[in-house]
Amino acid sequence: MAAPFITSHMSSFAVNSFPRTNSMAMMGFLSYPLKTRTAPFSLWKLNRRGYSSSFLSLSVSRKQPRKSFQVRSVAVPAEATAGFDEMISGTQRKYYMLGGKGGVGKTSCAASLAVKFANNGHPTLVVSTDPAHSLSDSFAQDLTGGTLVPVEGLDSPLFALEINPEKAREEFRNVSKKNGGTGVKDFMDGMGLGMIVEQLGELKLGELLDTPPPGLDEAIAISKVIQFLESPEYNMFTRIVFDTAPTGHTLRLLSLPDFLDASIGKILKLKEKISSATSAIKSVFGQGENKPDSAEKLEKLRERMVKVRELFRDTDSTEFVIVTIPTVMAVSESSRLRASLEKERVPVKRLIVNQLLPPSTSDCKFCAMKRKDQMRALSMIESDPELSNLTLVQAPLVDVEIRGVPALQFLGDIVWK
Ligand SMILES: Nc1ncnc2c1ncn2[C@@H]1O[C@H](COP(=O)(O)OP(=O)(O)OP(=O)(O)O)[C@@H](O)[C@H]1O
Repeated sequence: MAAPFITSHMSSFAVNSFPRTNSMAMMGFLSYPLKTRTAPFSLWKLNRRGYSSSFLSLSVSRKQPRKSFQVRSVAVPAEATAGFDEMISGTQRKYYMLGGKGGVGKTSCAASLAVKFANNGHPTLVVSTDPAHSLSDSFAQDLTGGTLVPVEGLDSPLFALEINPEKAREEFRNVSKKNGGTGVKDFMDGMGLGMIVEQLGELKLGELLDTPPPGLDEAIAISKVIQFLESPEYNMFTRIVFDTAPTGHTLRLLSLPDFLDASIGKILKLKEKISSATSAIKSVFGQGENKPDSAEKLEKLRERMVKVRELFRDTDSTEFVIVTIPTVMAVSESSRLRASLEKERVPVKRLIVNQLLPPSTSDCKFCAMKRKDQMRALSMIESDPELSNLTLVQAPLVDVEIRGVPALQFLGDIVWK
């Protein structure tokens, strides 16, 4: 029986007797022998979920009768839902990190996921590690301040936290100034990083923070992760969603525990060498016992870093969800991101392709071109060795601004199924 297709194309070409194919959208290239030009058209079939996933390419010649199309199957991104049932199963804590290129919709997807977790009974925390936060904008609520803030407009517990490196730096500087440097340790202790201060010893940290070293933002974000792991304040949360910074920043964050672990290892070795050399000297000069040194504390810091690193790599509790848009540039960056995450052994299962043009019966020229580009990007994903094995979740470009809890609920119901 003929399936009802919605056609959108540059010519008024109608296809009514195409064989029924399950929930697919199709993209074809209509060859015009007369003008030897290829005109794109898309055939979208609405299904119960709204629209599409797979597509085919049609070769149609004017000389051929309409019903004898050659249908060539090309890139067919596997239809998939996000598998939300699996995401909510279990009461043990799970961490979801959403990341990707700037502006692709990381915050919208992260916030909508957090809302959906909360609505499904999980006490949830959504955390932004992006120094250029947009969680406040997304929830239409002031979440700045670097502390846990309850999100309004939901019946279930959802809290948000924008990690505020600028504020942290400011506090750091003030404490440092007030206490002539001694309060710095208390501040860093509060973040679980007191050992770093001890190791930096006489360095003037206040001055150091005026020109913050690369990686400080990430160090602050890591210290928060340590708090999530250790502090009773965070015990209640069974889902923690991270809205991460654009790719480069996030990769530095994920590789920091390894880097610190290695650095601490080097410091410890050096300390060992120095202390055995000094104890040899002391024994020659007949001096007493070694003062207790900070090696033990350093070892503790190292253990914490190992814990954070293990957390980032734990397939049972952590998942990095890549968010992208259907453009060649964004897909290329997503592919590189996946490769880097693989190198860091961070689990990735899902790829969200956001802002796909919804089906339309009458594409304008601009939309037709845009749709063609998007289809090209989708087929790129399908043939990309880094991305093709991920669960592809399609999210349409919606015609409302995604701002505030009701809008996030709306997006969440489309994306997280
Ligand atoms: N599916 C969508 N349909 C319509 N608008 C969208 C969609 N997804 C995101 N947007 C809009 O795109 C803009 C950028 O989205 P968002 O802030 O979520 O991206 P981001 O990747 O977090 O950005 P940044 O890298 O700047 O933090 C916002 O105005 C958002 O409302």
